[in-house]
Amino acid sequence: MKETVMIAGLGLIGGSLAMSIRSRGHFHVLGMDAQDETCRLALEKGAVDEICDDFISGVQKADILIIATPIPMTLGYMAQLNEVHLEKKLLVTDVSSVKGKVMNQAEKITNPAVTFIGGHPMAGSHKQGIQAAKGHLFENAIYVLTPASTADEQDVARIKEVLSPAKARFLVFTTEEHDEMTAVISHFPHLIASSLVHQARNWQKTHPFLEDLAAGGFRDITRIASSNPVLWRDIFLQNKTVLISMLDDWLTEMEQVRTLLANSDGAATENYLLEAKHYRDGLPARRKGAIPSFYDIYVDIHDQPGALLHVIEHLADKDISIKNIEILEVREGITGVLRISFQSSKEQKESRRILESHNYEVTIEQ
Ligand SMILES: NC(=O)c1ccc[n+]([C@@H]2O[C@H](COP(=O)([O-])OP(=O)(O)OC[C@H]3O[C@@H](n4cnc5c(N)ncnc54)[C@H](O)[C@@H]3O)[C@@H](O)[C@H]2O)c1
Ligand SMILES: O=C(O)C(=O)C[C@]1(C(=O)O)C=C[C@@H](O)C=C1
Repeated sequence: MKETVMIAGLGLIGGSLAMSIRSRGHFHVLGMDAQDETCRLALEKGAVDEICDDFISGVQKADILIIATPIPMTLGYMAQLNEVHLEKKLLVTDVSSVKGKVMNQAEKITNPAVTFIGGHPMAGSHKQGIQAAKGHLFENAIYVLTPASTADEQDVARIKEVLSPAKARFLVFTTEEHDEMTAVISHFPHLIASSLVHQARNWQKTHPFLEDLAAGGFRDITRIASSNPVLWRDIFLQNKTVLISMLDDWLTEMEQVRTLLANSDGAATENYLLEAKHYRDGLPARRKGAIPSFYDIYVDIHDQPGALLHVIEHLADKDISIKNIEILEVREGITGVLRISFQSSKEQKESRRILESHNYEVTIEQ
């Protein structure tokens, strides 16, 4: 008989994990969610085999529990694990973006049947809910594990095995390491993105054409400001100590940049930008995670009916398989830039050659 994985919270993250685990077929996937409509959709999409009536009755049937709810609810469910009588061992993980309070709560679990290993799949979206869930969401992404003090190496190996259909790359960190690093590469950038949008909104009052000028750069850097505000409120509050300290450092740095500009110090300004460029260019661009990417080409197309279709036809004619295609929101209504992603560098280069032979302007980012 198959073992049972229970997933509490079937939104973007829980739904995506459910889809990938169920597709492997090794486990019976039991789900629950506070929203009846989400449960209905999870069954309809084939993300789960079955919906359970409530948290406790589901947990009593489960061998593995994945808690994928907003962080305050995750803490509440973890507390309930002490009140439930379990007849078999239960390996528990979560998906929370901040680990401090979660791991604190994990150390308060006294139920001898329960072992807890914190989890954080480092991929997501600015969209939310089961509607946005995809079985391949975590492919090639980093998946951080933070084992509680009672978890041993075998437990870590087992949770990796259960989560392996997600095709992520696992890294084990302490809670502190996790919360500091995610503050730097995820939480603080989000805060800055939202602040840039506020700044534009204020200027809009006196510059009504401003929103028409909001092109590539602004849209790229602020995409994440369109994310779920409730989720990000929780993340900011859960990681506030690290974020406040980073804000202090950032304000000091901005003071220094302000001085460079006030003094018209061209050399130091260029150096500031150059150092940032070097570090940014050196980031591992072929991996998903902080900077998601396959092998991409950028194609300039004119905003005419059929323009997109022609590009796809040229590639399909030569049997090139496209992994993803996206129209970047730049210069809307004039020309469009297509980002086309491929699985391999060979397909990337071959596609450039084919499209250039049809007079398209094609760029590969180095
Ligand atoms: N969105 C991301 O990019 C991302 C990435 C990695 C991790 N996370 C973490 O994943 C968790 C879930 O975020 P999400 O993006 O999937 O959000 P989501 O809103 O898409 O999904 C959350 C789901 O939890 C359900 N829910 C809420 N309260 C519940 C309760 N008491 N019992 C059962 N279900 C309940 C909601 O109905 C919803 O379906 C958060 O803890 C977040 O920190 C998010
Ligand atoms: O791609 C996005 O939209 C995300 O915001 C994903 C992202 C990130 O910052 O990288 C956001 C929060 C999660 O905890 C993990 C991943």
